[in-house]
Amino acid sequence: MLKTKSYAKINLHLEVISKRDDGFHDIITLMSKINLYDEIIFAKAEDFIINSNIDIKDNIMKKAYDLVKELRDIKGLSIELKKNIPMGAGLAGGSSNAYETVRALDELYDLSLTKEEYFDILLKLGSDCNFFTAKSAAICTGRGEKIKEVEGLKKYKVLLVNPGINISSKDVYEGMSFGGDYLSSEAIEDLIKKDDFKRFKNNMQDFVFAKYIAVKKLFDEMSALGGFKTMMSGSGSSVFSLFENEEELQKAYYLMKNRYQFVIKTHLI
Ligand SMILES: C[C@@](CO)(OP(=O)(O)O)[C@H](O)COP(=O)(O)OP(=O)(O)OC[C@H]1O[C@@H](n2ccc(N)nc2=O)[C@H](O)[C@@H]1O
Ligand SMILES: Nc1ncnc2c1ncn2[C@@H]1O[C@H](COP(=O)(O)OP(=O)(O)O)[C@@H](O)[C@H]1O
Repeated sequence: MLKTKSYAKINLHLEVISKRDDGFHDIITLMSKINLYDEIIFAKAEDFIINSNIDIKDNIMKKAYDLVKELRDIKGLSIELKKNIPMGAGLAGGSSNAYETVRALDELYDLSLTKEEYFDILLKLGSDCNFFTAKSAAICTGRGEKIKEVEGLKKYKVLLVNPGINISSKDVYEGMSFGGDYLSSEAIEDLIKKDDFKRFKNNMQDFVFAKYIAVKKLFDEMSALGGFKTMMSGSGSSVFSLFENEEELQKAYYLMKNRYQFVIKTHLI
């Protein structure tokens, strides 16, 4: 049996650069895990069985299991999943669950999957999945699968709010505009060293704010709460603010708690 925490991520910076021939987009993003996680218990079993506190159609964990089974001779897997991460929320809960499934199978069945095998399986599962092999934060390029771990990012406090809107990443990639200058990986590393978040941005925001007024409203409300940086995570719909001061975070938390259902105080990992 294996009990794991499947962490969520937020994008502290995200720029879509260009559309590729394979239909995906080249991006550059700085992602960090946050202390919000789904709780999962994995165990070897005769068949594949999944019990979840929320009904999930086409659970990506089954796809992860199938991909490992194509590679190695394994029996079944039982999964008890307690979802705490909102879905379609820009927090990559699905990608994180998929990574944990591959890791659990590797451990439970003693598969000794190579780095390359992990990479290939995770890329088939989604562009964001390989990020979860990182300890805490990474600059991700390509489709998002090429990761460079970064250190020295302060473990800021985070106020995270989800307005309960499920946004498809595909729709955002397809509808948004992009092009022009973007921060290089070196520039991002330099800004992290200087602890300077001013130039970090998410260029998906304009499109999402125009299409989902409720997300724009949430962003405006959060921007007025005293955090030193407010951004939408990924393709939305979650919005977060970063804080240094516990009292200010607490005040902001109570204000938002009265207005939205999913409001949490957390921190960067
Ligand atoms: C936008 C981001 C930013 O971190 O996060 P979320 O908002 O989903 O959390 C990610 O790029 C989401 O990555 P992920 O959710 O793994 O995407 P995938 O499953 O690989 O792809 C879903 C769809 O998004 C589009 N897509 C995704 C990644 C990418 N670099 N270019 C794309 O064009 C494609 O249309 C693809 O069919
Ligand atoms: N285990 C899972 N957890 C979350 N979502 C899942 C899972 N399996 C399949 N999905 C599907 O993937 C979609 C995107 O998932 P998620 O990673 O939570 O969002 P996002 O890509 O916005 O970060 C969900 O809307 C859901 O339909």
